[in-house]
Amino acid sequence: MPSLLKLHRLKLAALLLAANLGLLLHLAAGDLKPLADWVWLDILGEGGSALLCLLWLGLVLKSRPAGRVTNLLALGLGCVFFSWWVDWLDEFIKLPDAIGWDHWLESGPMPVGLILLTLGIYHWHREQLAISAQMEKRERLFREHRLFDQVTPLNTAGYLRLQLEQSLAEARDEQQALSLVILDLDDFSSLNRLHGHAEGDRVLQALTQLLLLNLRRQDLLCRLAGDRFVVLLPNTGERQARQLAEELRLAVSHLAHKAQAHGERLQLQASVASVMALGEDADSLLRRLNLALARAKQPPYAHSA
Ligand SMILES: Nc1nc2c(ncn2[C@@H]2O[C@H](COP(=O)(O)OP(=O)(O)OP(=O)(O)O)[C@@H](O)[C@H]2O)c(=O)[nH]1
Repeated sequence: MPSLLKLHRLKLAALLLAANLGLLLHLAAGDLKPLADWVWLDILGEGGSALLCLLWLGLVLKSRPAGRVTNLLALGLGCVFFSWWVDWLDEFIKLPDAIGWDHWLESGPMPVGLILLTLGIYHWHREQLAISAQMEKRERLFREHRLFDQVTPLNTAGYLRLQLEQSLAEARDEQQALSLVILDLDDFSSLNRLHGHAEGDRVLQALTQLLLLNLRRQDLLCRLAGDRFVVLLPNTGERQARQLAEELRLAVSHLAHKAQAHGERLQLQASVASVMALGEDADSLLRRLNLALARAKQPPYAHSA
C-alpha cells in the first residue's frame, strides 16, 4: 500500500482534491437535508458504486506498471468515481433549484470517464495480445531447446549444463566449493514393465517432489534422463555432498508410493554418487559424476575384484 501511494501520489492527490472541492461547493451552496429526507436505497446504491469504483482504481494501480494505459484507466475510473460521488452528495445536501452546475458536475465526468476507460481497456487488450505472443515465443523457445522436462516439472540436462558452466565460473571467481550429486533408480525398467509406463511416470513425479523436499533453496535439481537425476550444490564441499546423497538415497527407500491400479506399495531403491568440482570444465565433471555412479551401481563383489 505505501508503494502504491508513493508511485501514484499525484493521481490520488488530484482525485482527493476534486472530491473535496465537490463537497465544499455543495456545503457552500446548499443546506444539509434532515434525516427524514434521506433515501437509504439511493445512499447505499450510489455510495456503494463510488466505493467499488475506488476499489477498481486501487486494483488497477496495484496490478499494472505505471504508463500511458494505466493513466487512461486511472483517469477514466477517477471521472466515474467523481460522478458517483457528486450524485451521492445530493442525498445529504439540498441545493437551491436555481443552481444548475451540480447537474454538470454529476453528469459531465461520467461519459468522459467511460470514454477514457474504453480507450484504456482497448490499449490494455492490445498490450495483452503482445504479451501473449511473447509468452508463446518463449514457450516455443523452451520447448525447442528442451530445457524443461515433460514428465516432471524439472529442468533437463541441457539446462543443467548451462547452469553448471555458470556456477563453475562463479565458484572459481569466489573460491567456493561446488558439488554434484547424482541419483538413479534401481531397476526402474522392471517397475515400468510390471505396472505400466503411466505408473512409472507417476513414480518419477512423486520422486521429484520428494527430492525437492529434501534439498535446500539454492540447490538445483534436474532430470538428466529416464530415472536419473542430478543436483547442483553451490557452496558445498565433498563431505556435505556425500552426506546429502546418502540422505536422498534413504528418503527414496522410505518413499511409500502406492500404485494407482491396485494400491500396493511400490518399493523403490536408488543408487547415488557425489563429486566435488576440482577445477575441471562442466563436461569432465559430469563424466566423473557418471563414472562415480557406475561404480556405485556395481555389485559389492565387483568393487573388491
Ligand atoms: N515411465 C517412464 N519410464 C521412463 C521414462 N524415461 C525413461 N524411462 C524408462 O526408464 C528405464 C531406464 O532403464 P535403465 O537405464 O536400464 O535403468 P534401470 O532399469 O533402473 O536399471 P539400473 O539403473 O541398471 O538399475 C527404461 O525402461 C526406460 O524406458 C519416462 O519418462 N517415464
